[in-house]
Amino acid sequence: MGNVPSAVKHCLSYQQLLREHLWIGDSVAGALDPAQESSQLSGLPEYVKVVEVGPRDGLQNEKVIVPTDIKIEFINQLSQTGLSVIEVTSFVSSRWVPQMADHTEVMKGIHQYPGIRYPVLTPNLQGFHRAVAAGATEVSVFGAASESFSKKNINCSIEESMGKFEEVVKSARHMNIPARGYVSCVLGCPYEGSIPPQKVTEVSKRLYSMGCYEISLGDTIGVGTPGSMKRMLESVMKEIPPGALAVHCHDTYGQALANILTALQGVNLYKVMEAGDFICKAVNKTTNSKVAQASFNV
Ligand SMILES: CC(C)(COP(=O)([O-])OP(=O)([O-])OC[C@H]1O[C@@H](n2cnc3c(N)ncnc32)[C@H](O)[C@@H]1OP(=O)([O-])[O-])[C@@H](O)C(=O)NCCC(=O)NCCSC(=O)C[C@@](C)(O)CC(=O)[O-]
Repeated sequence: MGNVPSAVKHCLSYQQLLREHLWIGDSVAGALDPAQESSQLSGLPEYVKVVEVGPRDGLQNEKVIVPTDIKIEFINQLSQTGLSVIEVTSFVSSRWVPQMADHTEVMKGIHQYPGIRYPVLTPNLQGFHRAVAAGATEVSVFGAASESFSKKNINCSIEESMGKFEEVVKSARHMNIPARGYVSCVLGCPYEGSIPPQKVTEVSKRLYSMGCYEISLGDTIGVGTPGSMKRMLESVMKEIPPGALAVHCHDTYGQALANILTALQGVNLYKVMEAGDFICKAVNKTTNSKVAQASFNV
């Protein structure tokens, strides 16, 4: 599985991934004939939406701040790859995340192609209003299933964050702006360790109930396994329809693809997967900056 990340660069089609990496299916050798292929694919969704998060989640972690014009060119090039959703930037505090300080310039500078959505992160009303003023037409709030992570990431408790998100989602609804909800640490937290699936379900349900059309479940530090992904999804799917769920898997320990496969098989209807850092690496080459991240989001 060691070369999977580079393989993924060329494989945004799940069928192609299965053909080229037989270990994903049951076969261990030889090409798949059509009958075998159809049985390999049974139980998997026919359609997978990729939410590209490289310009935001990838670049927010870069030690060297990528120049605004390169970000804009990166996003414009991503727009020509067939992606339908590209997360562009975050309207957060530049003191907390200096890499996203040029959010307004990036949002205003990109070419918004018809048929492609360009969501941005908005943690509170201040971020939301700035995002809308810059031309954003879709936003995401981002909470956590871990109390400690919530405090470290957005400087408030889970309960306090829900109040801020309610305000954002309510304002978004009045303006016909779709809002998406992230939940971080669904398979583990850097401060608290394991997180009970019930807590993930509780936070996800609150975001869904307040009007987020889709809940993205984030394995923020990549500690998930197919087993923990399955347990967590079983719990969340009792409260939220599978079609409203996404997974966001960091590949810190090489488990992202296996975890995504588990999610795809478990949901077996309609899934979303998120892609990021492997495309972000293409930008690093153009700026000659060092690739600092060991993980990537698929
Ligand atoms: C959430 C805040 C803003 C709260 O920040 P705070 O300091 O608690 O905010 P505050 O309300 O106390 O205000 C303090 C100052 O911040 C300003 N402020 C207040 N709000 C904003 C705003 N929206 N944009 C710009 N400035 C803002 C505000 O105007 C004020 O400025 P001052 O008067 O001192 O000059 C801060 O904690 C923050 O920016 N955190 C960064 C969070 C972040 O971007 N994290 C990374 C993304 S999450 C993620 O990566 C996980 C995900 C989504 O990928 C999924 C996964 O992998 O799990």
